[in-house]
Amino acid sequence: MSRYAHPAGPRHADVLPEDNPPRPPRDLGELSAHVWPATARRGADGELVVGGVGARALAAEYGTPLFVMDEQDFRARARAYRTAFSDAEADVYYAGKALLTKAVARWVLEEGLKLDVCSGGELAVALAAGFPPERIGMHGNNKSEAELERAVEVGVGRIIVDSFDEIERLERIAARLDRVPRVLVRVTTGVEAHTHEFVATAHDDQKFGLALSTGAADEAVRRVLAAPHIELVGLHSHIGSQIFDTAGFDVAARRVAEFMVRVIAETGAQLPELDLGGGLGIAYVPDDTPLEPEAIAKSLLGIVRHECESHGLPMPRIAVEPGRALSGPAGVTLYEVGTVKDVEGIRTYVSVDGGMSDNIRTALYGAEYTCALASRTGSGAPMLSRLVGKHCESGDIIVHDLYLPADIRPGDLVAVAATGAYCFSMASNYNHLPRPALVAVADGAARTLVRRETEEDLLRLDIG
Ligand SMILES: Cc1ncc(COP(=O)(O)O)c(C=O)c1O
Ligand SMILES: N[C@@H](CCCC[NH3+])C(=O)O
Repeated sequence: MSRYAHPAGPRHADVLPEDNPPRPPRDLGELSAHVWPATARRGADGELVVGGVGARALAAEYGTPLFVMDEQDFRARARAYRTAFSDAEADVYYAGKALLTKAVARWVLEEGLKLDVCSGGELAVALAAGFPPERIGMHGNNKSEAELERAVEVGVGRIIVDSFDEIERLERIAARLDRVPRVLVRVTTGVEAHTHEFVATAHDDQKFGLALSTGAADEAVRRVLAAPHIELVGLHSHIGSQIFDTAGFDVAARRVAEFMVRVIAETGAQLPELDLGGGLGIAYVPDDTPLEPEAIAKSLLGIVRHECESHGLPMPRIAVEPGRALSGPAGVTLYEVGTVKDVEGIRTYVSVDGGMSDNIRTALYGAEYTCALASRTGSGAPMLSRLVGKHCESGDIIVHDLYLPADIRPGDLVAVAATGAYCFSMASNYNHLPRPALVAVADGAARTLVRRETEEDLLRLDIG
C-alpha cells in the first residue's frame, strides 16, 4: 500500500523478494482504473494510450523521460471537488505546489477553483497565467519581505500567516503600502495524521503553524487583531498529505471550529472564513482506496455546521486545498528502458533514462508506484523487477518491487502512473540531468506545457 508504510523513510535495498514478496499481478498489461488516468487504455497493438495519444508517438515527438498530463482527467477531478462543495458557501483552492504551470493555472480557473500558492515563484506563474489575484491564497512558513510585498501589491485574496515574525513583517509592509491585506491564522491542531512523518503537519513539534496547545494560536489572533493594517478573516488548518481516512480531518476540523467559536466569543472578532487545508490521498497502487470528494465534503461541512449551530453562529465560508488529489492521478511519466540487469537469484534491475531527479518521492518517503510496459504489452512470465534511474546513487529507485514481462528489453517504454503531483514540481538537476518536458494530452492531441531543459540551459546558468 502507498500509505507510507515505512515511516523511517526510504526502504533499504537489502529487502530481498523473499522478505517482502509482492503479489504477481493477474495480467501485466491491465491498467487498474483508479491508478491510471481516466482516459488511459491499451491501443489495438497493446500500446499505452493516454488522452488519445500513444506512448510511442509521445516519446518520438517529445523524447523521454516525459511528464504527461491527461487534461480531461485533471479537469474532471477539479469539477468533482467543486461540485462536492457546491451546496455550501465553500471554496476549493487547488494547491499549486503539487504541479503548477501557466496552463494548469488556467485549467484551475476555468473549472471555477481558486489557487493556493506557497512562494513568490508560484505566485509569479499564477499571475503570468492571468489568474485573478483576489482568487489566490498565499502560504509559506517563511515568506520573505519581497514575497509579502508582491502579494500585498497585487492584492492576493488572503495571506495565511504562519508566525509572529510574519505578522510583524506583514503589518509593516501593509502600512508602508497603505493597504489592508486579509489574513487567516494557520493553526496547528495537534492532530497526529496517519501518514509519513515528513508530510504530517499538525502535530506540535514541527515548523508549520501556531499551536493551539501552547497558546501560540491565541496570541497570533490577538496580534493580528491589534495590527491596524491587517484584517483577520479566519483560521486555517492543514494536517498533512496523502491521507486516506476522515478521522484526522474530522478531529482537526472540530478543534479548529471550536477555536473559532472561542475566538469569536472572547474577542468579538468576525471570522467569516475557515480553511481546512488539503491532504487527500490518491491511489498509487491498486490496493489504495482514496476518499471521494463527496465523503470528505459531507464530513467536514457537517462538523463545522454542528459546531456553529450549537453556538448560534452563522456558518463560515469553508475552504479546502486539495493538490495531489487533482493533479496526481492525471499524470504519468514515460521512460525509455536503457539496461536490463538480472542479479541472479534476487531480482532484475530495469534502468530507465530518468530517476530520482524526476521522481524523488520513492527515495524521500518510501512511496510506492505502479508501472507498466507502455510501448507494447510484452510476453513471458511476470519477472520480479526493480525500476531504477540513471543517477549515481543506489537509492535512485523509482519502484521498489514490481513485475514486468520477462521479455522487457532496452528501447522499450515504461510508464509510471499517478506522477502528476510532486514529481515535476520536485524535480532537480542532480547529476546535471536536464529536467523533462511536461506535455498535456487531450482528444488525440498533445501539446507542450513546459519544454524539456537542455544542457545549454544548464550551462547558461553556470557563469563562473
Ligand atoms: C497548507 C497546505 N495546503 C494544501 C496542501 C496540499 O496537500 P495535498 O497535495 O496533499 O492535497 C499542502 C501540502 O501538504 C499544504 O501544506
Ligand atoms: N511533496 C510531498 C507532500 C508535501 C505536500 C506539501 N506540504 C509528497 O510528495 O508527498
